[in-house]
Amino acid sequence: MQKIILASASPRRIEIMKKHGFKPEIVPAHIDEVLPFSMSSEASVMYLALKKALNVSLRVSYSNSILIAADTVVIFENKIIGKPKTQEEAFTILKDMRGKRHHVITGVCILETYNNLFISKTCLYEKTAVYFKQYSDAELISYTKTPEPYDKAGGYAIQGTFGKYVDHIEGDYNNVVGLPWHSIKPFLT
Ligand SMILES: Cc1cn([C@H]2C[C@H](O)[C@@H](COP(=O)(O)OP(=O)(O)OP(=O)(O)O)O2)c(=O)[nH]c1=O
Repeated sequence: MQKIILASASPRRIEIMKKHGFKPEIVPAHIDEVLPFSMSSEASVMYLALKKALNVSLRVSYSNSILIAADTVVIFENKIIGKPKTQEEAFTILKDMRGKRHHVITGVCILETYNNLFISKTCLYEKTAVYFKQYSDAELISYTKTPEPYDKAGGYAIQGTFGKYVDHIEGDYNNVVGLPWHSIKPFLT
């Protein structure tokens, strides 16, 4: 059985792997999430996932292993929405997205060892449409006072208390949480 290495500090990605019966070794990547030039959102999440994967591949040495890295962004009205840094920023993002559709795109890169070297197995992305309900400014003020929005792309967690404001989604739920399980599962054996 191949060893699985998850190049991530995201508790959500770790949880998704565990709930599907995998016990990965966790080795967080240390990269700056800066793009070298302007590129599409789909290319940017795969680029950053590859950057995370390569960063970790230089720090682990195993034969017979698979290394997974991912990057998630929210796209709203053709703009990339990152992680909010302030309460004001989180409030503005979620107020703008109220009652509307946005997309969550997660890029994944999977490397595997060949003669003790990591080579690329696949890079892919998955896109999920998320439709928000209406919610009041007062509800947003109280939500943005909690820690939940601040380490999440788009400033919310579908799996957290903000889940009640999600009307419906089109696509893979786990993709929104940070790992498109249906797409990556075939590459893990
Ligand atoms: C939209 C959304 C995002 N997120 C999270 C998934 C990702 O962890 C995070 C996006 O940030 P990322 O930069 O993709 O990942 P990360 O910094 O958390 O972890 P690492 O780089 O070490 O793998 O937002 C949710 O948990 N729920 C949601 O509903």
